[in-house]
Amino acid sequence: MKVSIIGTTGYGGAELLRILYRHPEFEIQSIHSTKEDLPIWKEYPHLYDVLDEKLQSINSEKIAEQSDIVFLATPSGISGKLAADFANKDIKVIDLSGDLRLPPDTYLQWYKHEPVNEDLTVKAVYGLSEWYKEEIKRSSLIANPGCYPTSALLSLAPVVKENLIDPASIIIDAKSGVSGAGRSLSRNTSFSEANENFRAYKVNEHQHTPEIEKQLLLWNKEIKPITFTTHLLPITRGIMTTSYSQLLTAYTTHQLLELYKEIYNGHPFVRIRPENSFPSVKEVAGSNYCDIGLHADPRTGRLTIISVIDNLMKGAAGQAVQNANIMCGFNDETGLDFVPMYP
Ligand SMILES: NC(=O)C1=CN([C@@H]2O[C@H](COP(=O)(O)OP(=O)(O)OC[C@H]3O[C@@H](n4cnc5c(N)ncnc54)[C@H](OP(=O)(O)O)[C@@H]3O)[C@@H](O)[C@H]2O)C=CC1
Ligand SMILES: CC(=O)N[C@@H](CCC(=O)OP(=O)(O)O)C(=O)O
Repeated sequence: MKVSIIGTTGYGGAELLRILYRHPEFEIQSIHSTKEDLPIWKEYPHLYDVLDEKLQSINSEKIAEQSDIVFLATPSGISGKLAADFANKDIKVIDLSGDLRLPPDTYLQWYKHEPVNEDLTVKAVYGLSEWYKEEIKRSSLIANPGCYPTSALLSLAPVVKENLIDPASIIIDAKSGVSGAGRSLSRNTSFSEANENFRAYKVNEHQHTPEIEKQLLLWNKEIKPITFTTHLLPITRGIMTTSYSQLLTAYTTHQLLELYKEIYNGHPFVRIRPENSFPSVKEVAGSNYCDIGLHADPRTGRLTIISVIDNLMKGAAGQAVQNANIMCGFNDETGLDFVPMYP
């Protein structure tokens, strides 16, 4: 099957190239950004002598004629317009941005951009692969989840769905590497500001808050607003989310781990760690894994869940390709069976 990427010069686009270059079922048909006629290796010299493709201008008619799938690895505000352009064309669309994940009024409130037409957000399936597989299979338009929501939702889903925690007690403390902010220059992500530093940002204002709450509420209508704090880690890749919640019954760590293992059985990208093993970001780097470790504290009755992903893989390009696999009837793992890079 033929695939195109728009936003190829960004970090999400580059990660899509890395995966799709070796994918046994997908062939890269064309790559696009606002730059034209430039060999991709000039933007990314690590691709020298690997990929000769040149960047092309964005012509949705032509892309839809030539490709079966288009990945939109473009900023929010741009992606939505591109998704609208492709809406009535014969091509599957997977959008990595936040533009299709929220209802228009919520989007405007948190993203402060003009929302897309509601028809599009209603049509788009939320691409949290492990939880919406049947819907993804039937869809031609995917709202790929945000990086933080992927990590938070995969780790909270079992206890929220099974109603095991106080629905008003969820606190999510999240940390991301700098590549999460994309390739554009900004003061907070510059070397001198980020290196050997650790800061909280967008406190109580992060645009992924309503995305997480929306999904938690779909799973359990009693869920109350969450506290969600994001931090910038002085590393390149990786997200760790630590969630705290109050258990409704005195479940043991062992009982909860058994539940998680049962729920994620058959989902190879979610690895539930054994008792007393807590994942670190490096243990999933370069892979599509989400690793989860948890502990129920008998002293406080609180549950601590630690979840890690690579923001560019399970948090973006990896999950996007997993969704493309599902849409095309391939095994989830096709072209994604990377072992993490360690150390
Ligand atoms: N980085 C991450 O970890 C994650 C990112 N995402 C989302 O994925 C998307 C891509 O992120 P990321 O790769 O980090 O971002 P980057 O800033 O690294 O890349 C953005 C890309 O969009 C292109 N672009 C910018 N403006 C336009 C335009 N007007 N028309 C067409 N293309 C344009 C840029 O290309 P050029 O300048 O050459 O035109 C570039 O290729 C974003 O929506 C982001 O929120 C989601 C999950 C995780
Ligand atoms: C480290 C860092 O800055 N990360 C970005 C992730 C943005 C993102 O993924 O954008 P969407 O809203 O389109 O999903 C942030 O926190 O805003």
